[in-house]
Amino acid sequence: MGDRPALQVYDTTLRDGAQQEGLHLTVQDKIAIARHLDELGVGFIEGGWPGANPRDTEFFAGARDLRLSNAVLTAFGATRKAGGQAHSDPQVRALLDSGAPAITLVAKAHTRHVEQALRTTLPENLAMIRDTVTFLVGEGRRVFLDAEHFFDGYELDRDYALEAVRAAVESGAEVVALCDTNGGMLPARIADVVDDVTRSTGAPLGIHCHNDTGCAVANSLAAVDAGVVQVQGTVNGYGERTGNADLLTIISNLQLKLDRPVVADAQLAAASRISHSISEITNITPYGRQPYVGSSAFAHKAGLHASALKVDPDLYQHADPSSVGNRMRTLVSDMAGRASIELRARELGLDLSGQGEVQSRIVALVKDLELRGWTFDAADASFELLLRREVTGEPISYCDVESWRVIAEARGDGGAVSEATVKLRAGGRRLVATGEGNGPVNALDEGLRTALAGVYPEIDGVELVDYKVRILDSAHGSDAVTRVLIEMADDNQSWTTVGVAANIVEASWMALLDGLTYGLHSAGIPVR
Ligand SMILES: CC(=O)SCCNC(=O)CCNC(=O)[C@H](O)C(C)(C)COP(=O)(O)OP(=O)(O)OC[C@H]1O[C@@H](n2cnc3c(N)ncnc32)[C@H](O)[C@@H]1OP(=O)(O)O
Ligand SMILES: CC(=O)C(=O)O
Repeated sequence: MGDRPALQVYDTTLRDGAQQEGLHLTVQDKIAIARHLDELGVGFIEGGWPGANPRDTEFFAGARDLRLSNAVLTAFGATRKAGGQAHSDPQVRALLDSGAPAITLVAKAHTRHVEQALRTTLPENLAMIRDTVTFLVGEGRRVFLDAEHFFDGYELDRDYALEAVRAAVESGAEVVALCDTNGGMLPARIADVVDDVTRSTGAPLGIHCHNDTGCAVANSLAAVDAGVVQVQGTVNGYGERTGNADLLTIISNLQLKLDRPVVADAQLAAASRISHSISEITNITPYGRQPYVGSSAFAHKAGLHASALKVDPDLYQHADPSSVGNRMRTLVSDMAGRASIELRARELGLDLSGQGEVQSRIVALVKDLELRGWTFDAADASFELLLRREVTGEPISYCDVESWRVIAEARGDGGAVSEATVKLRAGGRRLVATGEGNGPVNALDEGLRTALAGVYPEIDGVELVDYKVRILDSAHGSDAVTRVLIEMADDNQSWTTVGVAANIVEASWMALLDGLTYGLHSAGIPVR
């Protein structure tokens, strides 16, 4: 570690992350995300571009009341216009008026961009950098410079790219972040260029990478290795096109692999929760295979893996999941062995150690059912019901089903509705209920709930969240079958169940019944 400079972590989720297709943040969303980022312990939060749109201007006004514990709020904007003056440039004034203590200016370091996009001369672009940095520093702000298209510009005209860096630093910029704006770089070249720029200019450098080659995190780490003092990125890798470097992966790698701690251990342990909380705000489904914090990041499906994990989790895991607030999960499928069953059972609070016969029976049952279309790694709740039934010899059952029936009716107005009748016994009573819905599954769900609610009113707290159908090819000469996966949720959790049958409605019924059964069981409702 020696005399290495401290590494600044700079988050641009609220600015570059918000440039992602389909991502839209309100002012309140941005405030909520800023709080999460501060909790994560990043050094800088780039809040947006004040003056570019009313929302970002409003964000900075609202952010004055944000009591950040760790981070410095940063406003993003461009250098003054060509031919103008920094102090009278409305865009530069908006940066000052934002009240942000730090300002990041985007500037051109690429000759073609200067001449064709800015439509100005190479010396004027350098003057735009100098004037704007000098003015903002004179106004008491910390200034960073994002050198846009730096790496492409360096390949085209190295001397000019270096001049742009020098212009910024000599005028008082604290850090010049080299941007791989088009995201086309690979790690080895990033390292060479960072090394050359450092030696040639002596400037404190940062790195800002996009993921168009799938190398944004690797490129960022290569730059850190080559000596940058600031690393930029976004939570969950949000950003323009294929996204920015995922800051959560970068922080985890720095901390756990490279002995460069940049946040406190407790802050890193909040990473998974913060990633998911921010996904809730952005309304973008979390990416299960996201390194470190994804739900699959420490999920193990292969039986051989489970047999080693049972002895020591380190044998098949590169890091301790708890260090990033994640957890190990054992998946059960036709790739499972006895160890997988034992581990999954342990996760569910059942001790099957030393019960090889029970484990083998469950393995055989799972493999047989999966051959016939079931898929238990996608249907955690159906597996748990099967496991408990096999271990105790008794199924978990809240009712005895007498019969169910569904009819579909086309109406004169062109619409179609379904009606279901469900008959069952529960709590010593015979319950008969009907349900109406816009389709047979919806109607069955209504009928089953209404009937069960007569004895288990708690069922109202369980809702059907998602329904997926897949027609499976015929296997082993049998007819094609339908697999239905149903996701349900209550206030505390969500779970998935599976049903498989030749008839789509029957498959749906199986998954529905399992889903409601699991909901009651996991809420601790006793059989009445
Ligand atoms: C690489 C990046 O991601 S940088 C961040 C990019 N983010 C965004 O663009 C989102 C916010 N942007 C906006 O809301 C708008 O583009 C605004 C408000 C900034 C500007 O809007 P407009 O005034 O309508 O200009 P327009 O978007 O068409 O073009 C950008 C202008 O900035 C100029 N410009 C581009 N980069 C710079 C720079 N580094 N310094 C000074 N001016 C610049 C362009 O030459 C162009 O000037 P012109 O108006 O004289 O043609
Ligand atoms: C500044 C910036 O976002 C980029 O060059 O990618």
